[in-house]
Amino acid sequence: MHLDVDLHMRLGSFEFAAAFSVEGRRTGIFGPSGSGKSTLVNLLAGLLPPDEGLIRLDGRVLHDSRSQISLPPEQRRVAVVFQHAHLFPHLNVRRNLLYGHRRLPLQRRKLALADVASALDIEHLLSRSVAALSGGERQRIALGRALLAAPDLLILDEPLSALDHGLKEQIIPFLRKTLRRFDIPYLYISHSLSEMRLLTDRVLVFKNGRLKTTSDAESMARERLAHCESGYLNHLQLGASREVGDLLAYRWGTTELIVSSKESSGSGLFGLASKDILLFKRHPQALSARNLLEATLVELIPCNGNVGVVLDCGGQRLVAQVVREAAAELELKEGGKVFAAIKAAAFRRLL
Ligand SMILES: Nc1ncnc2c1ncn2[C@@H]1O[C@H](COP(=O)(O)OP(=O)(O)OP(=O)(O)O)[C@@H](O)[C@H]1O
Repeated sequence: MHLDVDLHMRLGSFEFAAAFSVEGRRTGIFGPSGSGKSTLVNLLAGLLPPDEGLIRLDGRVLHDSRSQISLPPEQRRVAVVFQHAHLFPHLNVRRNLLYGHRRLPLQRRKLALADVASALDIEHLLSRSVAALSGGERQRIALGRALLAAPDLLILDEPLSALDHGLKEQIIPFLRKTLRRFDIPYLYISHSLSEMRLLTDRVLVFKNGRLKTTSDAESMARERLAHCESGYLNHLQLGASREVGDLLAYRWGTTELIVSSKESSGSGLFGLASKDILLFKRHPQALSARNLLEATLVELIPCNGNVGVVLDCGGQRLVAQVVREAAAELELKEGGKVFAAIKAAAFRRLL
């Protein structure tokens, strides 16, 4: 996907002005409330006419003020999933899903209803009325409807922000799996850094209606170490597990990690907070933590009163965090060796 944008729009006292080009299939649009994220979505989808500007998607002009071209939303091949599902109340689930699909010329009907319904686990809902659905089900149907419309660009505008925390955790795996499987390029709009890390590669950061910077969610999470109480959440993709007494052992690079069996067995993405990693200068002789890793210190990230410590553990990266005084006592320096201790209970399954 290649998107060129050069837009100017005034809404009351708010001014949106951004010029950028993005390439790639998983792009995040990040920014605080009021930074202009939804304004950008509405401009791209053709729901709001800019005062002036250009939008080009894969070389196709969607809007060009100079040539007075402005394609209506239904001709843009841009589908949006909003925070609230906006399903058609008079149509059942199946007809909602097929709404855009049925309006496509035959050669553009790339996906089949059965495949999308199966990927989103909504097959059992097809003949239901949309009035009788939960919030998570409604969002999955909105996503299915957008995918079946076979857009050149899918925009996900804070699709999870109306859901409670438990539901978010359930729906993120669906989103990841489905977006990967159907491989439609997307813009993911959110002010959740954790969603950005799970769902995007590049991130455009907006502030006050302007593009402030382009980054990636991983770097942004590390930069947050300085400001965020909870520090940095390491993401560890772990493969098959085996039982070791009451615990689970996972292969991780050249080493093995012992994880509490409270977490279900099998492969998955696990979170490990930087502050849950204890560092030692020398091998501790007796230790209650189930994991002791020998690591090389790769980078020190100074933060407010703390130091972020990037470790290489047999080719795998981990970010730990210690207070500044401890960093001095441990004589931490780049290239040095340290031991990292982690309790089995510190790992939390994310996906
Ligand atoms: N029709 C309008 N008239 C006047 N001001 C508007 C209008 N629409 C949006 N705004 C203002 O434009 C600014 C950007 O709004 P926008 O909805 O794009 O922000 P956002 O980044 O999506 O925020 P959030 O994360 O809260 O959804 C806000 O200050 C908003 O109040």
